[in-house]
Amino acid sequence: MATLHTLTLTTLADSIKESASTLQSLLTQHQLPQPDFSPTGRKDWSDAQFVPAILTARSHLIDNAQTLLNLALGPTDILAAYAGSRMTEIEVLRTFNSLAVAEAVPIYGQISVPDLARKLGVKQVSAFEKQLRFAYLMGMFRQTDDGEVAHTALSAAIPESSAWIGLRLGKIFNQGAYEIADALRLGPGEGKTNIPCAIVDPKGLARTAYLQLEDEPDGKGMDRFSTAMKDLFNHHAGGSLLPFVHGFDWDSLGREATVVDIGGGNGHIEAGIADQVPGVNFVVQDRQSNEEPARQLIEANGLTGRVQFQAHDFFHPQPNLPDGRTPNAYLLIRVLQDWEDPDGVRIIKPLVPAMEKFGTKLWIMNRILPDVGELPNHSERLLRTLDLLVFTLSGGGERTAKDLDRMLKQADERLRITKITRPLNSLFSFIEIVLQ
Ligand SMILES: C[S@@+](CC[C@H](N)C(=O)[O-])C[C@H]1O[C@@H](n2cnc3c(N)ncnc32)[C@H](O)[C@@H]1O
Repeated sequence: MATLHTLTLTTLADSIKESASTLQSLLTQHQLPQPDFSPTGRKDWSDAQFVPAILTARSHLIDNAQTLLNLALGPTDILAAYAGSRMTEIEVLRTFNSLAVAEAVPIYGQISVPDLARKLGVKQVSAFEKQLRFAYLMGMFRQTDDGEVAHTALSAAIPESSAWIGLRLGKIFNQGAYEIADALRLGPGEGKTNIPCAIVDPKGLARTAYLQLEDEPDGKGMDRFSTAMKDLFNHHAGGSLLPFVHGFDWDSLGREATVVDIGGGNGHIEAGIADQVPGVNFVVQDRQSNEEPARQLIEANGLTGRVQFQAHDFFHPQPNLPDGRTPNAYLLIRVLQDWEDPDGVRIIKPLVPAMEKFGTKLWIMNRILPDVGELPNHSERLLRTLDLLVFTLSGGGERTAKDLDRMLKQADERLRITKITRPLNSLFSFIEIVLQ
């Protein structure tokens, strides 16, 4: 029988000490701030994205610290946390995000609990205070010496992730979770009704979570979704859009190039990178429900001359682009994971005519499932979290590079992946495809 090798507590502690020392001295050497819990402390590691040694030491530190923690806790306490305190942590975060507590606490000062409750319109003050006490235990907000509420690094970071927290912890994204076991038992091949979220579609129409979002009573479900996609991008790209700018060879497109972002949502990526890729114009294509949010975002960023929205269903042939432009590159950013292969093929096929006629490039940005041991445990967990979530929401899932290649070939035998890169602190891979 194969034995399971467990490192001793002190071996793990020694590794942790070693990675922590390396990390600390590398940060000093590169004149980067040390991590700390103050509200204005480091939020992410985007400032270290071009120093691989820092990111590697940090990964070792996280994975070994987690292993040590698991040993110290033991299975009973770990399970007690999954079915106990961790659920409460999620509930407190969801509640505080809905109440916008982080926005109401001054970043440099403090506020009394009754004043905070008043500001938030909270009438059950003692119940609210109990939630706060739990949040303090999470390192989210802190109680000052005189009993008031102040920010920590964790609570101060909430507003920048608020849209994603709201969506991910909200009803539409969670109701399917109760149906995963049934969906797995049902198996594939029984239509869309075997998708966890579709099983519980309140209208009984077996729609994916994305389509259910369009039903939100205030009509802003898709807008919230696109804003949440921006937060999620930051989570998975190490805190900035830089990996995206460096991920593709924008210069190769030439001057005044036109890039068509298919399924581009409200154009938040263009709003974030337009300054860094001068000379590139964008057409953002997505469902009609994204038109108004996109218009507002493009205008607010002063990009009306460079970014245009075009309502388009990506299962249909590509329409003529505005102003008779020809596409230099098609982008598919976080789109294909939502669809099973036959649908993915239907998305890619309409791109082939322009690739044939104009030499249009196809650039895909997606999470790619790694081989065993390719990523640190904590990164692979984050990546596979999305893989499983996508199955619950739409029946899709992430692919390995091989899976993607196979699907591309199903769309057209001549499609060939020429390059796949993944920046060190990014969960996204950047994939360039040509038609041979
Ligand atoms: C996971 S989101 C990714 C959005 C954006 N590319 C990003 O990375 O933030 C998938 C996008 O596909 C769009 N979409 C879904 N079905 C579509 C369809 N039939 N035609 C066009 N866009 C569609 C959704 O509206 C959504 O904006």
